[in-house]
Amino acid sequence: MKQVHVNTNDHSYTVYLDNGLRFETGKWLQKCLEQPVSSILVITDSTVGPLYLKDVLSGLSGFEQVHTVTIPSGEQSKSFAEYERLITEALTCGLDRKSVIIALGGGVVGDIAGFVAASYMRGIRFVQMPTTLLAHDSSVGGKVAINHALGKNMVGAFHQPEVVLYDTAMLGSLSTQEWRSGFAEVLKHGLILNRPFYEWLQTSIKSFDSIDNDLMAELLSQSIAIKAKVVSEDEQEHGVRALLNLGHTLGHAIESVSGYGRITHGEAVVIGIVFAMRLSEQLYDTHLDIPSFIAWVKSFGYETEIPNELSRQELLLAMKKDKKTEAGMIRMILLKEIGVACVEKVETDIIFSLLKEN
Ligand SMILES: NC(=O)c1ccc[n+]([C@@H]2O[C@H](COP(=O)([O-])OP(=O)(O)OC[C@H]3O[C@@H](n4cnc5c(N)ncnc54)[C@H](O)[C@@H]3O)[C@@H](O)[C@H]2O)c1
Ligand SMILES: O=C(O)C(=O)C[C@@H](O)[C@H](O)[C@H](O)COP(=O)(O)O
Ligand SMILES: [Zn+2]
Repeated sequence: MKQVHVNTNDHSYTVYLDNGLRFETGKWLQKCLEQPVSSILVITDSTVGPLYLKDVLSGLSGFEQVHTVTIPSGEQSKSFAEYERLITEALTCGLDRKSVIIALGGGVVGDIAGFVAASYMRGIRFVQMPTTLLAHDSSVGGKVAINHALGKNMVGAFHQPEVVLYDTAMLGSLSTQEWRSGFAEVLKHGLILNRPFYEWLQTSIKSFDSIDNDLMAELLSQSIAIKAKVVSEDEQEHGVRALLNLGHTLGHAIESVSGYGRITHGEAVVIGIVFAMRLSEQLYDTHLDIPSFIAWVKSFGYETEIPNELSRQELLLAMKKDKKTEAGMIRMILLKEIGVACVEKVETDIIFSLLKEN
């Protein structure tokens, strides 16, 4: 079993990674939760539920009050309507301040279930049980949110989980598209802060099919360790945490302008990373070897250019609404070199010109 610790001002917790953890969910709750648990609400989605909910419930047989609720799978569920439905469900089930919410799913379930936990009765405990590769990122760090038509993750909170139980065996049922989406956040972690990890990925990961158990455990623990270190230093994004947003200023704009769920989060982020690399080369005296990055990511099936049909004007407006924007100035995450990222205020004209060229 691999473990990564996260230490925030709010509290410290551990990410446990192993095959088969879902069958022992109750044991891990007993071990990791300090206060007694009055009841549990497991929130999952319509794809993950039929695959894994039964196993998780078998592991929770020691708890008397266990409720479940399922949301439709996909990005569209990070909505006000689903949020209200989940709050109603929590009230109907009689959840109180000693209750615990379990988020069993990918980043969508983790983000909305976490936001329900953050806001229900002004905040109750929750546990992340990630089921996608992408969720190695989303389950750690406490950013929880839902989307607004005008912008991604616009309504949310910082609310840390009590523990992250990552049963890596569940990754076995992911589609290639979901591997691709998740791998974007893995390579992002290397690009911003850890060149050796990035180079290790380039030499070790030739295709998603070729990732065996050991390689997966190594990849996940290293990538989570990068995220955990950043979050431990800067829980609420006053400084270094913003670097985790590489590729997201444009990526989020692509997701909202194209309509949530049409392009996966990670696929949009990779297009955003290529854009940020081009901007970095334009603004700094740096050579990032963008053609070889593009060739590498294309070998996994990523698109690297902004879809033609997306209006550049609409993308620019969406980028301006990004949470990093200050006094109307877009703040981009750029690369000084591989493994060295920074935050830069960039003139709107420069961004718009590059959007029109690409
Ligand atoms: N909070 C954060 O720090 C953070 C970080 C990164 C991304 N995110 C958010 O995460 C979301 C994307 O997460 P995601 O990529 O996990 O998407 P997702 O939760 O929609 O999962 C992707 C698809 O895979 C299915 N699925 C999940 N687990 C499966 C499994 N084990 N086997 C088969 N199918 C499975 C889901 O039902 C869904 O259809 C976005 O909303 C993004 O904004 C949040
Ligand atoms: O944890 C963070 O901080 C991140 O930026 C991680 C991102 O991968 C993630 O997509 C996050 O939800 C983006 O946050 P936002 O504040 O830009 O909405
Ligand atoms: Zn992301």
